Amino acid sequence: MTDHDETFYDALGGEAALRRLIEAFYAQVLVDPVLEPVFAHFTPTHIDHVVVWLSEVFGGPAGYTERLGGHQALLTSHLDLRITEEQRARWVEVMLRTAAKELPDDELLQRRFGEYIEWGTRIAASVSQPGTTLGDPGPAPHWGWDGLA
Ligand code: HEM
Repeated sequence: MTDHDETFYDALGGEAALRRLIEAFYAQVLVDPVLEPVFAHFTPTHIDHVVVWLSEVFGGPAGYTERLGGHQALLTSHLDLRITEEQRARWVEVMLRTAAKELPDDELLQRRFGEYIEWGTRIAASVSQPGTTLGDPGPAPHWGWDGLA
């Protein structure tokens, strides 16, 4: 049983667990017939950056805001990708299947993680449609035991 008094980030297993998750996730994405074409320009740095982003969202170090351009840069990465609902749903499916294996077997932790993934992928898909202009999205979101903080 996971200690729910810990921060969500610590309960997930911190950066090491998020790295295992994201490495296992992209190993599947890059050979997935629905997702592989979307990630044609994938580089290993992508994995580092997703780990830094997720760490910040879940209450770990604020590295994305401090070093990688913050929320605005994260959204900008998805501009014009034209993510379809099929691609978004597949991304969610692969991520949740991988999280069930790689993250602690704790019902609330898995549920809250899944809610973030559902929420975050809807935003990514939405801003990826043609013609999107980003305003100021505000600070990076924080997600924990109670969902969006
Ligand atoms: C919670 C949801 C998501 C998170 C946290 C996330 C996170 C990120 C991050 C941190 C980057 C920047 C990587 C870098 O700097 O190299 C990125 C880029 C990218 N994301 Fe996402 N993403 C999400 C959803 C999606 C979805 C649903 C898709 C497509 C099905 C997608 C496709 C891409 C692609 C193709 C890039 C690379 C763009 C480029 O070539 O520069 N993302 N994402």
